[in-house]
This record gives sequence, C-alpha cells and structure tokens, in this order.
Amino acid sequence: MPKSILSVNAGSSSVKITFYTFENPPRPIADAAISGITAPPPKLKYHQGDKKHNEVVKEDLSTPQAAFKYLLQRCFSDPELSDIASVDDVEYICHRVVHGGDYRDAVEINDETLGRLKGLEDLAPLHNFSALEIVRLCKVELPNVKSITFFDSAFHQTIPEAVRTYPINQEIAKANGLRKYGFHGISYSFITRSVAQFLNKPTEKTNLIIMHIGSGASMCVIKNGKSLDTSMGLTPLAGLPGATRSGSIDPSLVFHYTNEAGKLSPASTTEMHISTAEDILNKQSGWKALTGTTDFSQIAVENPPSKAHKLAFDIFVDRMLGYIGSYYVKLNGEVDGVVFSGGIGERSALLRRTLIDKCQCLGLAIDDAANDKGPGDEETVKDITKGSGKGPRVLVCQTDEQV
Ligand SMILES: Nc1ncnc2c1ncn2[C@@H]1O[C@H](COP(=O)(O)OP(=O)(O)O)[C@@H](O)[C@H]1O
Ligand SMILES: CC(=O)OP(=O)(O)O
Ligand SMILES: [Mg+2]
Repeated sequence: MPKSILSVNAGSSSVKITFYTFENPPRPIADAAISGITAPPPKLKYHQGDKKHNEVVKEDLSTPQAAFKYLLQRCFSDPELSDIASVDDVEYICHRVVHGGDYRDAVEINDETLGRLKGLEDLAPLHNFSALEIVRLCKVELPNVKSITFFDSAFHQTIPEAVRTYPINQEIAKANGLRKYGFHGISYSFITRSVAQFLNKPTEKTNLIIMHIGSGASMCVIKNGKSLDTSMGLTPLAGLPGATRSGSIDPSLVFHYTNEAGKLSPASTTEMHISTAEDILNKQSGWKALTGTTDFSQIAVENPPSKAHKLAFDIFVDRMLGYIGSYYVKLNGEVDGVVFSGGIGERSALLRRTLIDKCQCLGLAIDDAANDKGPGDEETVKDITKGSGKGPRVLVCQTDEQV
C-alpha cells in the first residue's frame, strides 16, 4: 500500500490534522480536528469517507501536544481507515509553523534546521513553541517519518521595505531581526489561488483584501497575487484583537499596566522565556479579557448577553474597518474582492453583514440570503455580493491550511 502524507496545523485554539494519499495531487483520506483547547471542553470533528462525526471529548486536552496525540490515535484506531493503521503508513509529516524568520520556503527537519528554528522561538515563543513541541514529539514517536515545516511568514516575503521596516535604530533592528514578518500566510496563499480561480483571473493579476479571522485574526492586502501588507507584525500580537490577544495598542501601555510587566512571567519555563507583558497581551487580553469567553460565536449574536459582549463586537468591527480603508487606498481602489475566512469569517453572517454595511462608500454590498446561508460543505469560495455590478465582489472562502 502506498504511504500517506500527514498534515498538521497547530493553531492557538485548535489542532487540525489531515491524512492525504501520497500522490500528485494528494487526495484527502481523513480529517480530524480538536477545537476549544483554550475554552474547554475540547470538541472533536472527525471526517473520513462519508462519515462525519462531532463529539465533546472528556479527556483533558489543554495542550496542542495532547490534542495531536489524541487525534493521531483516533485515526490509527479507526477500523474503517485501514490505509493508515500505524506510523508505518506515513511517509511525510508536514507541519504548519507560524514564525519562519527569514525562511522563504518550507524546510525539512534535521538537527541543523531544528536548531535554527529553536533560535527563532524567542521571537515567537507563544506561537512556535507549541508547533515545535509537536515536531519534537514526532521525531521521538515517528522517528522514521520525514518532517517538513511550512511557515506562515514565508508568503509575506514580498512586503516592501517601507512597509516591513519599523522606524527604530536599524542596526539593532537588523541584528535582532526586528521587522514586520506577517502570519497566516499559508492560508492567504490558499485563498489567493482559490479566489483567483473562482473569479477566472490569473493569480498574478488578482487584487484582494482578505480577512483571516479566527482565534488569531489578521488581514492582508494582495496586489497582483502577492502580499503587499498585512496587519500582524514581528509577532502575531500586532493588528487585530483576537480571542486572548489585545492586537495593536500604544506600546507605552506596557510600561503603565503594571510595574512587573518587564519581568519573566510565571508561565515562563526554561525553554519558553516570556515576559509578564507578553503573557498578558497575548493570553489574557482580547475577547477573554473583555467578556470572559474566547468563543466569538457567543459574542457575534443579535442580542448580546452583556454590554461587554457588544463592546467586544464593536471593537472588532472598528479595527477591521480601519484596515479595509487603508488597504483599499493601497490598491488605489482596484479591488477584485473582499474575502472573509477563518472560523469567524466563514461562520458569522452577522459580522460579515455589519462590516460590509459600513463599507457602502466603497461600493460594497451584501446579498442577505446568500450571506445568511454561507458556504456549503464542499464550496471553497462563495459569492455573497448583492447584484452583479462591476464593483469588488464580497466572498467567503473556506480556507484549507493543511492542503
Ligand atoms: N458561528 C460562529 N460565529 C462566530 N464565531 C465563530 C463561529 N463558529 C466558530 N467561531 C469562532 O472561530 C474561532 C476559531 O477559528 P479558527 O480559525 O478555527 O481558529 P484557530 O485556527 O485560530 O484556532 C473561535 O473563536 C470560534 O469561537
Ligand atoms: C498566526 C496565528 O495567529 O495563528 P492562529 O490564528 O492559528 O492562532
Ligand atoms: Mg488558524
């Protein structure tokens, strides 16, 4: 039996894995995901052949490694999935790693590359640590399977110098790699290709404003098929707020928040050095700080349960509007489409409607029935534009970082 390819996507609140056939193009065989790692109980979504299954998991899966092990076992133990019964049936494991520093392409994991990635962990301790823990786990538990890491940051290598440079001492910036990197690039690359195909345009002539809004949320402006700017920066903290992240704030706020902010956080370990400020802004802010929940489906409701929920929703809409305006101007108004994706973008009709209603001056309008219905299971891109005029299309794209 030919071997399979396993693709692993460790997000901030979820771990998603997909097994593919080892052929070109690869074909998905089984799909499994644990969501709600930061908002227990964890939920399992399992998809194999015609079988689709959702369940609440009783085990404690509060770390990405625990979720990954659980998912692997779930797939290996499925009697109907005889093609992948053990690690012997896996040829390659492809890992999504958020921060790839200056890496422009995917790399195979060996002692040298793992060492270089370890060096990057300090730039993104909260995001790379979990993914690399899964890479390290695979090295031990699946020693004969080759691991390849794909980076969220690689897609944004095309961002021009004036956009990626922070106006600080350039010697220090260069020595320490302090610049805008941008993330969610694996997703933006998939969305750009899928939407260009949907619009029947060559990718290299397609201009888009894309929202990838999930637990971590960002936006990206695509000019001629390439990333021109994105809202995240040196780390995934910059830009839009998220489930537990503040997004961009005045950097001076850190010095006034608490006088302990610069010290190592109690969550810091010998491997993961994080300051109290990083811990607060990354893990104790955003929707969780405002409302107590990290689940945006409890916030994006017609009648919010509290003023704080309404405020969280309004803050999100306000920040996204700011980027839409900026990106529209950066594209000189030559926009083919405004695209919603990620857990919130794909599922919240209310958020899409609220945001697009505020963009009427840009000629954007939504068809309520199409928006309420959202994309079908097998529909990668759905057009929710009102009318068939010449203006930018409003689209929903069900992103697929694993493929
Ligand atoms: N119907 C919905 N309305 C609004 N938000 C939703 C809905 N369904 C899921 N979400 C939110 O989507 C987010 C998860 O998105 P996802 O892109 O899978 O996250 P990540 O990859 O960052 O872990 C969660 O905050 C979840 O609450
Ligand atoms: C880059 C990032 O924030 O990823 P995620 O949304 O999966 O947490
Ligand atoms: Mg994600």
